[in-house]
Amino acid sequence: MEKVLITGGAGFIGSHVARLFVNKYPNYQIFNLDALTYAGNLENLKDVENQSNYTFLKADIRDASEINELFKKYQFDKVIHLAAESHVDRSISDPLAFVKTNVFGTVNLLNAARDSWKSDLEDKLFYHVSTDEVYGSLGETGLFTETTSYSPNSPYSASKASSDHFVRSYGETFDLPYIITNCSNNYGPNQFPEKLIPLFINNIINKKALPVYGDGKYTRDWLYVEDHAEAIDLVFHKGRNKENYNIGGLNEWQNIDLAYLLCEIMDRKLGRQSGDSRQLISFIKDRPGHDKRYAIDASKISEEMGWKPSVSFEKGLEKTIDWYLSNEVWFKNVTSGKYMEYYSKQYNHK
Ligand SMILES: Cc1cn([C@H]2C[C@H](O)[C@@H](COP(=O)(O)OP(=O)(O)O[C@H]3O[C@H](C)C(=O)[C@H](O)[C@H]3O)O2)c(=O)[nH]c1=O
Repeated sequence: MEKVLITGGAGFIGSHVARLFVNKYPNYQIFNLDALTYAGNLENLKDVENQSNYTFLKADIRDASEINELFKKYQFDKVIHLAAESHVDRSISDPLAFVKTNVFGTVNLLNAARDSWKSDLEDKLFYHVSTDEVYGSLGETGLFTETTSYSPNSPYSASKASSDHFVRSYGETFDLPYIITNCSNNYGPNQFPEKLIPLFINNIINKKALPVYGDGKYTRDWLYVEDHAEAIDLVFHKGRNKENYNIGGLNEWQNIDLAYLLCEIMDRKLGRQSGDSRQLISFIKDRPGHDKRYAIDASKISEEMGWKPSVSFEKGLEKTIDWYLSNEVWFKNVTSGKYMEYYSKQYNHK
């Protein structure tokens, strides 16, 4: 039975990947390794927690000896590495936290994989899930391709760029089999309400201000999280060793237009007057080093593996908003830290 380690499986993207793999591959043993920080919570995986091919390991990738022990104990064959600090604003106020998790943590995993696999690299894989932010910022036109040079602007993207470089360097230096994917902005159920879409949904529900940074004319390419999980599944099985693939939604929106759209849908869903929620929009001081535009050329993954997004933005937003509206308890418990406290006490692999 192939043993697949998913790091960060209790987080937003990680939980969608873990669920997909547990349900789709009963012949794999899926290990979800997560530190259960503020952004990761096991409520996200309630529906698969009792499946026989699923094991949860509470552990922190910053702790090298803990990670080495787990590799020795379980002899993982493949790794899908998603554990990361991911919020740009937090990286501005605490850059070191991002170095510790995203850089040190990734190197700890790489060392453990290299040592564990050194006698036989056959059928091994270190799959690193990364971001399009490593490429920096685009002007009005153009797309990021797999050969765009790295030019990160935030401490977050610098830490992810560094972790990508470390993964590549282990491929070159130790012949560690690896693949990297760089994805655009994700949205969907279970995203912590600090990111734009869930924050605005939460604030609209509670009639709180919607803070739009700067003039709101910054552009992001949005992808429904389950489309991302499916892309990861494809790349994991069909991607070529030592390659990187870009994943994106071909779905560019300026933040202010997205804010208007969210207000319109939410007014309808909440039975409010059209235009009510728009009044909550408040233009505030810009994010320092704010990247103007991200947009992805996903032709490599599309041509090699036939992947393309399957969920339209309209449908994805409807599904996302409906999920948040029927999971207000989840919202409350993640923002208050209640789940974090509860699950941290519950789980211990030792
Ligand atoms: C939270 C917030 C954001 N914004 C703006 C800032 C951005 O232009 C856009 C999206 O911001 P958000 O923080 O949701 O996401 P990005 O900074 O684009 O980064 C995200 O997408 C990439 C791919 C990752 O890799 C990151 O992990 C992920 O956080 O809305 C506002 O105007 N107001 C707000 O309150």
